[in-house]
Amino acid sequence: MTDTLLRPRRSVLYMPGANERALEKAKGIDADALILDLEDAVAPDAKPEARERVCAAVTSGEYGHRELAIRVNGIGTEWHEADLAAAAQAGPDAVLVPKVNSAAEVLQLVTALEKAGAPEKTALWAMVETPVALLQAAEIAAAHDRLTVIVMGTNDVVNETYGLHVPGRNPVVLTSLSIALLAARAAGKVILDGVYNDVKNLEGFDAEARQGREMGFDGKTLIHPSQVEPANAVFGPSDDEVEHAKAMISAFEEAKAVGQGVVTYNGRMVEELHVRDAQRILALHEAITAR
Ligand SMILES: CC(C)(COP(=O)(O)OP(=O)(O)OC[C@H]1O[C@@H](n2cnc3c(N)ncnc32)[C@H](O)[C@@H]1OP(=O)(O)O)[C@@H](O)C(=O)NCCC(=O)NCCSC(=O)C[C@H](O)C(=O)O
Ligand SMILES: [Mg+2]
Repeated sequence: MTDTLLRPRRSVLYMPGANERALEKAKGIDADALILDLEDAVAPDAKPEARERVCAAVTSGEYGHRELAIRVNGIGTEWHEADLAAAAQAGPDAVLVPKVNSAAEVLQLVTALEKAGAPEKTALWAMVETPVALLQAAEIAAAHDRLTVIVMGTNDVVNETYGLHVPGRNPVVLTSLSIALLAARAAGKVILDGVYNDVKNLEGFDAEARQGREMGFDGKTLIHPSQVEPANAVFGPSDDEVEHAKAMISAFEEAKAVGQGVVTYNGRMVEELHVRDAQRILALHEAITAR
């Protein structure tokens, strides 16, 4: 597995690029990654100032282990080109582009990042959040190696499909999440679940985060500091999971040594593929511990 895939992204916190207090506060929040937003969370008049603010935040070097992404305004908006140029110069870990609608747009964005002088370490992250994008998710995810992370935008999915936000998420949202997840996995990319809007409802947040983990998401995008710790707990392997993975690998290795390709551990069948998943869990645990 590559370093990019293994980097912990259990908790990925958005913050409005115009909000100096939030940018300052984020230096002490235990999120794996921060998305400094220039899109939805920033009013049109505040965008130029927010752009300067987030670029200064990125170049400050004051965010420690946290992976930093700048979310620029989408292709075709009046701010997109200036955002992309400034972000490329600041050189965050990633530039996140909302509402990416085709593989051709991914290639266009990669070219634009190169032309703007983005350092090699700056990856492209793309939001899949429109019906047209979801229907081409596989092509988008596989379009270029510089695209490493797919980010779900479930507010836009609900908006564009005229659906409703309901506990457990409506079937169209679940279908969208499934399609994007399959596309990301087919292309070997990381995928992050969408945000949970009801900031005061931590029980609801926990249920939605667990649903995302069960589906296979690598982590969840967040909008409030109170969501960080629960996301880290849900998406990080627990001590029990780590012990279970180690014991399962040992049981399988013992069986293999005497020529068996399958064994039962704790009453359940274990084959090579289960061992690979256990190794992935241990590698994620090590990456979290090493931070
Ligand atoms: C949702 C909020 C507007 C709530 O704000 P507020 O009521 O002010 O929160 P609190 O008073 O509880 O804040 C407590 C302290 O925490 C700091 N804070 C709050 N949010 C953040 C944050 N995101 N990052 C860092 N710090 C944060 C406050 O400054 C307070 O600090 P202190 O002064 O020391 O007490 C607000 O949380 C918020 O703006 N959240 C982010 C909103 C956002 O970025 N939205 C855009 C991304 S979501 C999206 O677009 C999804 C996608 O595209 C889709 O389609 O789904
Ligand atoms: Mg959106």
